[in-house]
Amino acid sequence: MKAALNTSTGDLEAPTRNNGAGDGGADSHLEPAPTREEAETAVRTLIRWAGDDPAREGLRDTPRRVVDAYREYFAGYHEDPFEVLSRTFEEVHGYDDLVMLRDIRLESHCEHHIAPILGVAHVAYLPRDRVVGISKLARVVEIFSKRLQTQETMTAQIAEAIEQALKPRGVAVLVDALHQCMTTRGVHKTDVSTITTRFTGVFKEDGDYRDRFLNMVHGRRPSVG
Ligand SMILES: Nc1nc2c(ncn2[C@@H]2O[C@H](COP(=O)(O)OP(=O)(O)OP(=O)(O)O)[C@@H](O)[C@H]2O)c(=O)[nH]1
Ligand SMILES: [Zn+2]
Repeated sequence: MKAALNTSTGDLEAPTRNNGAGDGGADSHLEPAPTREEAETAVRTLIRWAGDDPAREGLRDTPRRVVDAYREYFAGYHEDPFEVLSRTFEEVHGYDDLVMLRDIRLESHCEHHIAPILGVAHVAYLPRDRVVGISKLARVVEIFSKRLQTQETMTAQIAEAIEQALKPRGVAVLVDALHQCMTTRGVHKTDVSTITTRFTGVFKEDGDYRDRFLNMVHGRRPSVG
């Protein structure tokens, strides 16, 4: 769903329907969206919680910047993956093999600590008779990653959206990411990759397709740029 435009502030309102990770977008009972002023006040509270003075010069504009940054970090709540995947085309000269996007850079935030999750997604599908613009697959990754997430949910949502929208012969998604809630705090384990996968259709039923996907994930990169 698209965000509503607040005509008095020119600001995007948060969606009134939960488009979030937890329930895959089912209706829920979200409170009305806070105003920008309320959001900035919350940031001032967190600055005081950190032990600093939100009124000092260096921090005076920080609440505005943080609220703007949240718009970027969580832009995916205002985008609809099905709209993105709605434009497909047939004229690909009978091409009927895998289509794969490897190393789609992913920047998300974990729903437990609101700490960055940084990684890559590899997305493949086996078309039935129509294909989608390849950039749209990367946009779907973008939409689900720009929300409060767990890696498992995000992986499943990416695969399910492609599955439902394109009805292909199969979808494969592998996400490989670092969770800053595990590196900069808590257990402090650096360089730990978290890897999650979701396979549907032929990738789920046929080990050969799954192996081809995994071999392509680990295969050599092209030398052209
Ligand atoms: N399964 C899963 N867990 C995650 C993800 N992101 C963060 N977590 C974990 O969520 C858990 C939250 O655990 P809690 O014990 O409630 O929170 P905490 O006291 O901050 O935990 P620590 O991180 O161990 O300090 C932690 O184990 C995190 O590592 C994710 O994408 N998937
Ligand atoms: Zn976390």
